[in-house]
Amino acid sequence: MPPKMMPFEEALTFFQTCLPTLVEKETVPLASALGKVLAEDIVSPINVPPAANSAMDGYALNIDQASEHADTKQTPFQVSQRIPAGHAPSPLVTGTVARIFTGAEIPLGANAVIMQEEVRVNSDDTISLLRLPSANENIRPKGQDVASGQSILHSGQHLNAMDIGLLASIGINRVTIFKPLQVGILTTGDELIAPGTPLQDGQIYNSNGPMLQGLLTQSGYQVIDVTHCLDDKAATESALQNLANKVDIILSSGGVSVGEEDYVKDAIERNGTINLWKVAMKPGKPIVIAKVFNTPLIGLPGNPSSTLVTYHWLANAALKRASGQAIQRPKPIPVKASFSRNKTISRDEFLRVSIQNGQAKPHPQQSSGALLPACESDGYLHIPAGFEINQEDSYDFYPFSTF
Ligand SMILES: Nc1nc2c(c(=O)[nH]1)N[C@H]1C(S)=C(S)[C@@H](COP(=O)(O)OP(=O)(O)OC[C@H]3O[C@@H](n4cnc5c(N)ncnc54)[C@H](O)[C@@H]3O)O[C@H]1N2
Ligand code: MOO
Repeated sequence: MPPKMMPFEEALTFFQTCLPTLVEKETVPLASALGKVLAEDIVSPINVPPAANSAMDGYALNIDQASEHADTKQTPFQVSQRIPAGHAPSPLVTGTVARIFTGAEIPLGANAVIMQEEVRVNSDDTISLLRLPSANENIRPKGQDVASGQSILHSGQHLNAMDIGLLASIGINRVTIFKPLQVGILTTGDELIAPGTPLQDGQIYNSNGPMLQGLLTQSGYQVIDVTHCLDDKAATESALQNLANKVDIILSSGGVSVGEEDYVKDAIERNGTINLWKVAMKPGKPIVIAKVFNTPLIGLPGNPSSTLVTYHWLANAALKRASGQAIQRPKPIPVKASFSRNKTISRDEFLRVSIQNGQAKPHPQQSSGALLPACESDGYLHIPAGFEINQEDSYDFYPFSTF
């Protein structure tokens, strides 16, 4: 009797939790941390900015002192100091103003900055205010961006260029990250040849190998080896053993269904353990998570769209966990369906759809063997098992860019 398929949501939780972190931490210069997974929580040791500063080129003044004059427009104020950015100011001399530039520290005793466009410079180098600024106008307070003691970044998050800038702004030049997860890819099948070679009868090009390499690289993983092996018991075992010696985790495509030619599953059964096989999802039912030659393995089905969908939805979650990343389910966008279907199926379905006039329109070709439909679509419309599709009802849409 075939094994029961695990419901999709249960399988997702399993993939999110079944692996430990497989990578070590290291401390690297800030510039090398781009795209890596942060391995420490970051609490700012300083205020950013460290002191109140001017948002404009103009004049710093004390509005309480300035407003004592009946007509500020006519009152000349002495300019008692000049404060460029990067130079420490002296306390403001009572009754005067200070020439100040954008980013320069506000002198003690000043409580507003007036833009230079709003003053008149008199012939004796005094200035008159064309209007009285309000309290704290054009002053960027100390800690406006980041407060000392504030928690700003968390272990498990991918560092993007903004995060690198933020770390630099609090004075950090070295940061502890997880070393990139090292992945080995195994594609299987007698029918497959590498692109660049003429096709013989019965052959097709190996598209999953390059696609998986691309998906892994885009996610920041290090692809150490891409191996192809023929449908042969000994070749499959030796390819798996060879990869297991080199990498943190193996990602395979094909050979996990029920046929006599499905050698990956057999090799695992002889040299390891299968933790999960078969998930109630369409496409992508036969997917394996296992340990072989003491190395974790995720075995994706060979049909290219099944490979893509199972990578995005399940392998991705396990790889994130193994690489030290915090796991969040991709965020759905509710979108109305452009069509109805009163048939229900017993698997969660991931239709490749495009968004047209605000509605999700399924690609007419949903075969798991076809990849062009995914390239021509915007993302997935998730139809849970047992659901009909009613035109005008909203379903969860996940753009490909969220994976
Ligand atoms: N009797 C049954 N047959 C099948 C079942 C089943 O439950 N009972 N499940 C079907 C489903 S669903 C899928 S998905 C596939 C999965 O099969 P495998 O993972 O074992 O993959 P293969 O048989 O090796 O290949 C399937 C298909 O994909 C093509 N392929 C494989 N690798 C690549 C590659 N690297 N690049 C491009 N194309 C690839 C291969 O030529 C086959 O056409 O099993 C069904 N059968
Ligand atoms: O699950 Mo298979 O991926 O339907 O073709």
